[in-house]
Amino acid sequence: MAMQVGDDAWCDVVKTGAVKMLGAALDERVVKGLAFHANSLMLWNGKVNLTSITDPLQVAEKHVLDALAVTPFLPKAGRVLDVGTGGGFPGIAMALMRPDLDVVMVDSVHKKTVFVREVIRGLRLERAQALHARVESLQKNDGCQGFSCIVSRAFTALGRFVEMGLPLLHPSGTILAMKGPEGTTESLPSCEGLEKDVFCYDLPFGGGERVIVRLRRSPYPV
Ligand SMILES: C[S@@+](CC[C@H](N)C(=O)[O-])C[C@H]1O[C@@H](n2cnc3c(N)ncnc32)[C@H](O)[C@@H]1O
Repeated sequence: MAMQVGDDAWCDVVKTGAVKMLGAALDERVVKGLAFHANSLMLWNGKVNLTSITDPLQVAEKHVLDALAVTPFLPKAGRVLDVGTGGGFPGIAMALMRPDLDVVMVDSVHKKTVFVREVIRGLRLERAQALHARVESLQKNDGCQGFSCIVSRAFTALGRFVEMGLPLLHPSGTILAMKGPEGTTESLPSCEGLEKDVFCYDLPFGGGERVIVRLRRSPYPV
C-alpha cells in the first residue's frame, strides 16, 4: 500500500530526513506531533485551502522537514513569533521541538488560524497560540512586543518583513526569514545597522535548496 501522510512509513521518512538535516534523531513525541499536524493538514485541506502540496513525500520534505530546519536557530529562551504561519509552518514544528518557548503564530486569514488552533489544542501545546491578525496591527497590541525571535517562511520580501518585524522585536532579538534560493541575493534597502548572515541548506530528498536569512542588530548585544 502506498505511503499515507502520518502513517508509520511516513514517520520513518521524517525521522530519516531529520537526521540528515539536523544531524540528530527526533524524539518519538515530536515525530507523533509532526504526524498529527500533517495528517490534520490533509484532512482540513479538503474544506479549507491550506496547501497545494499533498503528495506524502513532499508534505514530509517541503513542509515538515523544512519547518524543522529553523529550529537550531531559535533562542535559548523567550517568545517567538511566526509571521504568516498559514497551516502552521514553521510554528507547530518550533513549538513541538521547543516546548520551553512561547510560540505565537499569526495569520491574517481566519480559517488558517482556526486550523492552527485545532492543532495546538490536539497536541496540547500549552505555550503556543494562534492569533488572527495582520502582523502590522500587532504593534498596537499590548503584549505583542519584545519578541526574542521573529520567524517567517515564504512570507514576503525581506525588506518588508524586516519593516514589519522590527517594531515587535526585542533589542537583542533575532529575525529569521526562511526563503527559497532567492534569499541569498535579496537586499535590505532601508535596514542599516542589522548584521546579516545567510545559511543555505538542501532539503534531504532532493527537493531543492533553501535559505535562512538571520538578522540581528549590530553590534549584536551579548
Ligand atoms: C505563502 S503563505 C506561507 C504560509 C506558511 N508560512 C508556510 O510556509 O507554509 C503566506 C501567509 O502569510 C499570510 N499573510 C499575508 N499577509 C499577512 C499579514 N500582513 N499579516 C499576517 N499574515 C499575513 C497569508 O494569509 C498566508 O497564510
